[in-house]
Amino acid sequence: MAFTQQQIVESLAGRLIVSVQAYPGEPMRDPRTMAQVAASAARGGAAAVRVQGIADIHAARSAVEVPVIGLWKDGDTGVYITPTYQHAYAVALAGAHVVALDGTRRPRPDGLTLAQTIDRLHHNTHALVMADCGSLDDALAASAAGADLVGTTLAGYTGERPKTNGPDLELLEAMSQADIDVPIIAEGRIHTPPQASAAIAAGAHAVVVGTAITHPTTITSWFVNAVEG
Ligand SMILES: CC(=O)N[C@H](C=O)[C@@H](O)[C@H](O)[C@H](O)COP(=O)(O)O
Repeated sequence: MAFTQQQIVESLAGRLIVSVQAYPGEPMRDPRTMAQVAASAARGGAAAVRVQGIADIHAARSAVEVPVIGLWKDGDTGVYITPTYQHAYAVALAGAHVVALDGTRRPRPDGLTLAQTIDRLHHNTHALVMADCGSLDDALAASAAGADLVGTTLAGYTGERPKTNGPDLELLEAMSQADIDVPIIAEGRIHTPPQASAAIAAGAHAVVVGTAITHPTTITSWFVNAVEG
């Protein structure tokens, strides 16, 4: 499905996005499985899906009619979410309507600035850019660098913010009161419907939920801990 950039942003207003990811070595790490989970989320009312890896992005594009936010994780420390321009370009070529990438102020492995990365993507593709941020300063810098959306994805994972139990609502409120003129996406540790609605109340344009909907291993462990103590 083709969308204009404006249609994508408007379609996300006040809506839920579901992140569909399986980690290396996990039983569900298979593009067909991920596409089926993405389609199930779309049936449940997800306004968009967020999908990791080139093969999963391809598979999700043909499985759902909602916008696909794509990313490519390379490693799991430092700058690992779509870390370079080449990763970002490949994500866009795979069909992602929105390219999610590391939107922190940390140096990028290819030596480009965030602004250069975003400029090149905008010049060479039609994709929107979602900057995954870890702090208010990241979000301010990312919106100034040309990001189309800024997310709280990396709050609690870069050392600038505490790893809150649940979403970092304080950061979300600070971002929505700051001079950021692009939509703010709440993402990270949103585990319950009340937390999702609290994120909207704190100023989020849309809310991303991953683990609590699509990661059965973690969800099972929550129940195991409750039952077994
Ligand atoms: C920090 C990082 O690498 N976050 C990743 C970004 O794509 C994913 O592992 C998360 O599952 C996603 O952000 C959704 O968050 P949660 O699973 O907490 O609902």
